[in-house]
Amino acid sequence: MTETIRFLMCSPDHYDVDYVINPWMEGNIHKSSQEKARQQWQQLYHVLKDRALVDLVTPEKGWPDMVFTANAGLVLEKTVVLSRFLHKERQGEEPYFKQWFEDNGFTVHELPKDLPFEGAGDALLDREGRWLWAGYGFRTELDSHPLIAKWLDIEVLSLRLIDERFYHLDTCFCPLSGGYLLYYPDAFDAYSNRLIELKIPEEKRIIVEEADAVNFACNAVNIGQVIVMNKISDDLQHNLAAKGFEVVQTPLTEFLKAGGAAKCLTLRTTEPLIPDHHANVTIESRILQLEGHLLDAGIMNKALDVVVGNGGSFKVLNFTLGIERQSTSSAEVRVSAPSHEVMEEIMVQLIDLGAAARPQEICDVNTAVVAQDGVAPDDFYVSTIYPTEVRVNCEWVRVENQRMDAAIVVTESPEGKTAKCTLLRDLKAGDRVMVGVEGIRTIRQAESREQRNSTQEFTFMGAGVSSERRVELTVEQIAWEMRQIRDQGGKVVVTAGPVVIHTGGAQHLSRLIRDGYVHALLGGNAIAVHDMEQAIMGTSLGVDMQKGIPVRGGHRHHLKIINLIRRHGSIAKAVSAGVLTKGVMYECVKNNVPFSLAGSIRDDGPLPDTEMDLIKAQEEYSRLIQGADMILMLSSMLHSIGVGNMTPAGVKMVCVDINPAVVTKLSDRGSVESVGIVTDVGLFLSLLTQQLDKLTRPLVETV
Ligand SMILES: NC(=O)c1ccc[n+]([C@@H]2O[C@H](COP(=O)([O-])OP(=O)(O)OC[C@H]3O[C@@H](n4cnc5c(N)ncnc54)[C@H](O)[C@@H]3O)[C@@H](O)[C@H]2O)c1
Ligand SMILES: NC(=[NH2+])NCCC[C@H](N)C(=O)O
Repeated sequence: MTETIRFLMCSPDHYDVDYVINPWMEGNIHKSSQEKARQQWQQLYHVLKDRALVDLVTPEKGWPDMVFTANAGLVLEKTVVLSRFLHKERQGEEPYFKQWFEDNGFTVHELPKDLPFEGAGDALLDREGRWLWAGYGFRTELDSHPLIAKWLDIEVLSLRLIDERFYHLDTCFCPLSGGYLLYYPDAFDAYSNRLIELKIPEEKRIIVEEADAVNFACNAVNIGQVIVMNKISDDLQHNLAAKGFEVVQTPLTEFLKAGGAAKCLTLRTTEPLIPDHHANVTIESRILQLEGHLLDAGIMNKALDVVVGNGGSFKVLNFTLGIERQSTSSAEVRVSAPSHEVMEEIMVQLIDLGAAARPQEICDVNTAVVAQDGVAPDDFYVSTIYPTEVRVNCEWVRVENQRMDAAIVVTESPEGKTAKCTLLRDLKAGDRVMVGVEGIRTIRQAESREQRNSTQEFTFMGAGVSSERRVELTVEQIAWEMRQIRDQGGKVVVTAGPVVIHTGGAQHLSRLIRDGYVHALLGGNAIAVHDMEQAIMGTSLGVDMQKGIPVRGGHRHHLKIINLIRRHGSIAKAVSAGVLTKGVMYECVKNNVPFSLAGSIRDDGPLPDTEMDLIKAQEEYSRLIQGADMILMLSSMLHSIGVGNMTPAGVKMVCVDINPAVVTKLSDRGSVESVGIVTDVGLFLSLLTQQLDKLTRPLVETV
């Protein structure tokens, strides 16, 4: 018997499955046999008594899970952090365990009332005493870890549990002597698995398969080279034997019905401590502010989901609810994350939802100086489409040239402070670029309930389940807005692919240009080539547009057209020469609508107007979309995505494509202004011109 090792157990006098607080208890209410449970517990008790000292705490009536003493608290030398149970079903155990610890000379620390921590069920010491592994995700809150680190003066490594069957750390993780670790990796998120792999060398990691894990193989008691557990496979037994461990199996089926086994039924009260240990915890916390229609726009839900979904934890410190329909709410939330890396990931997503640190806490943004032209510092902040402000010298400064995927360059001079979205290639050595996520906020437009409802309608259509009538309704609305934009001197930009021409849309798009609804056209080589092929030869990609059948030798038509335009030097010159007399490109030239054709690797020719220098083409696109009120994206994934990347939030984007995935990708920008329509682009354009005709028709027709 090893005198120095002691365990605390609690006899199962009042044990039963009385309620359901974990998945194992489901369907097992009152299904465990009292008699069998007693026998199994006694057998475990004797196995342990042969190898260590076992103390007993008096079982209390009405607290059936008290038998699981692992959840009494976490002990290190003579200090205990008492459990704060998450579920009320177990909270009544706390005073009894507290009494026992005090009676036995332990110093007891108690966590705040609303900070759950379930003791040694969720906190396991490395068997060499080097650090504490602490679980969170189901029963224990991440925010309890820093307090535990402080009280026990030990390094805490936080692990996030993600499989509810393994709701306590000790159900899937068991540190063993000699630096070994028995564990079930799938119970943890990727970050935690990385942390485990960083700390435990591969030859010391003993991976448990699911079949053993669900038999609670990891819920084992380790005393020196002995491991006491419920029941395991021969493979795992051989594996453990090969590492020098003796496995003692003792049946615990009746306790499995409540979600526990050997380890849960014991609490080691003599935990070793290495002499020069120190509190160390990588958990970071920040206080953030959120404002807007937090409840009815679902922002609060989304924000809290972002925190938890990425492995963080939160506490809502303040919430002021906007009482009127149009008034906004505000909240202050403390966010915690197990590491700086996870915090940054959470912050980037929260910033997109409009969250910001309390201004009084930040005076300056974090910037780093660009060392090499065209290369940003490593952790530069990547901009989004949303209007953004950065804190420079205690003041919020609005970022100019808002677009996604850029760096933010900050300047301060006697003339004032500026912040500007700048593409990587435009960065100059010496520029000050925003790094990290401190002092950045995005301004999310406070959507009204009406706007949100209409977005949902569009999204519904975007999902490809829309009826014809629904498409018509959307087109009606788009026509109405185009009409308004035109009348108010606004700007509509169209991006279009060659499918517009193949589907018979050329005549309609030509009409829109002629009637002043389009103020810039963006596309590639193909739309122009096929439009002019149709205008001059009556075919699009060799298909007769009247009869819908391929024309003999038609596949050469587009090359003849490219050749013809090349001979004239440009599309405009071909128009002047009277060679091109109709179609989309003709209307652009005639109506002074600027167009930009961006080259691609697929291009034949290309046309003299096609810009094959991609950087120049991007600049041209970006110039043409400046000041746009609406962008109509018509069946070109390549050009539409390119344009989407440079467009800030606030510009209405209408994406029309036959493929729902393309529509979703383009219209799912998290902003109200995007509309996705899954339909044939030719049909869409035809409906759109019909609608515009209706809107311009005199109210009373003359007979
Ligand atoms: N001969 C040429 O020079 C030539 C020919 C073809 C393409 N290209 C170039 O290749 C690049 C990519 O071309 P792209 O924009 O055509 O291709 P893309 O794949 O980027 O986009 C085509 C889109 O049209 C959608 N679509 C197909 N049928 C549709 C319909 N009936 N209604 C609505 N949407 C429909 C598709 O789902 C797809 O998203 C462009 O730069 C283009 O100029 C050049
Ligand atoms: N350390 C443990 N895993 N204990 C098991 C506790 C089982 C108990 N029914 C609960 O859900 O709380």
